Amino acid sequence: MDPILFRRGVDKREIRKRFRERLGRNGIVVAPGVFLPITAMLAAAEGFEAIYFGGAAFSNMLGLPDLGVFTLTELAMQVSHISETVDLPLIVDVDTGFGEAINVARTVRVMEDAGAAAIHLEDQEFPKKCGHLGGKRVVPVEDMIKKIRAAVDARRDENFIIIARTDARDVNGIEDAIDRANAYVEAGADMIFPESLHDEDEFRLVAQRVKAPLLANMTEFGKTPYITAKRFEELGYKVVIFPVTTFRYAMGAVRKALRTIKEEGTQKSLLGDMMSREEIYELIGYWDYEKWDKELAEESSKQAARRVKA
Ligand SMILES: C[C@](O)(C(=O)O)[C@H](CC(=O)O)C(=O)O
Ligand SMILES: [Mg+2]
Repeated sequence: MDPILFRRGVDKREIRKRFRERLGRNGIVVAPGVFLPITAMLAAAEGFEAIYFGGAAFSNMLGLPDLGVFTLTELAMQVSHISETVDLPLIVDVDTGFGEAINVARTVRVMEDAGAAAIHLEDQEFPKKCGHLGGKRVVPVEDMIKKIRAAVDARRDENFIIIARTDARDVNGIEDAIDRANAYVEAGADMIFPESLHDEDEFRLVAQRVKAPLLANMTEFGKTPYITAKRFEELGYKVVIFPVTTFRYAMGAVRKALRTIKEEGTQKSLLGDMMSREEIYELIGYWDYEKWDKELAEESSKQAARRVKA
C-alpha cells in the first residue's frame, strides 16, 4: 500500500475501464461498504476488488437519518477522500440524484471528478428512505427515465457505470419492479439494482427477466434474507454490496469499548480485538513518511552545508 501523500495512483479512467471489463467477465464482484478512507485502505489490503460508499452509513456517520439530508458537496468531499486512498473501483450511492434531471447531470459530473467508478440512482420520491423500510413512494417511471437519460448524457467517461435502482418491489410489487428495470435499461442504465427483494425466488425472477448486469444488496436487518455471495452469483448477479456491514460492526465495537472503559476503568480486556498501533501504521505507510522526512532533512542539511562552504 502506498502512503496517500506519495502515491501517484492509477488514473480513475483506467480504473473505470478495468471495472467495466471486470463486469464482463465471470464471477461476482463483492463490494463491502467503506465509510472512511482508512476502511477503504483496509478493504484493498484484504484483497477486495471493489468498494461501496452508501448513503445510510454516511448519513448515520454524521448523526443524521438516511432521508436524503446530506448535500452533494458533502458527499463529493468524502468520496474524494476515499477514492484518493485506493485504486479500487468505488461504487457510490447518490440517492435520488439531489434533485431533478438537471441536478442528476451535475451529480454525475461531480462524482466523476471525485473519482467514483459507478453511481446508483434510485426511483424514490423525495424525501427518500432506506430501501428496506416501509412507507416508500416511487416517482412515475417517465421521471426516472428522464433522470437516467440525463445521467448517461452527462458522463464524460463512457466507462463510468450508471446503476439504476428501483424501489418498486415494496411499493407496487415485483412485476412493476421488473417492468421498471427493463425501462431503465432501455433508457441507458448499465446495471440494475432491484432493491429490497424478499427471497431467492424474487432474485432469480429478476435475473431471468431483466437483461442487464445486476447488483444485489446484502444489507443486514432488512427485508432480504442472508444470502451468500456465491449464491448470488448462482442466481445471476454480477455485484453484491454489503453496504453497512463494516459501519454497523464498528459501531458495535465502539459501544463495547465505551462500556468497557466505563465499567472496568481500563481497556486491557479489549486489546485483542483492536488493530494494534503497529498494524495501523503499517496500513497507512507511517514508516515511509518517517523515512522520507528523514531523508529530506539530511539532503537539506547537505545542501545548506554546501552553501556555507562555497
Ligand atoms: C444500500 C443503501 O442504500 C445504503 O445507503 O447503503 C441502504 C442500506 C441500508 O439502509 O441498510 C438501503 O437503502 O438499502
Ligand atoms: Mg442508500
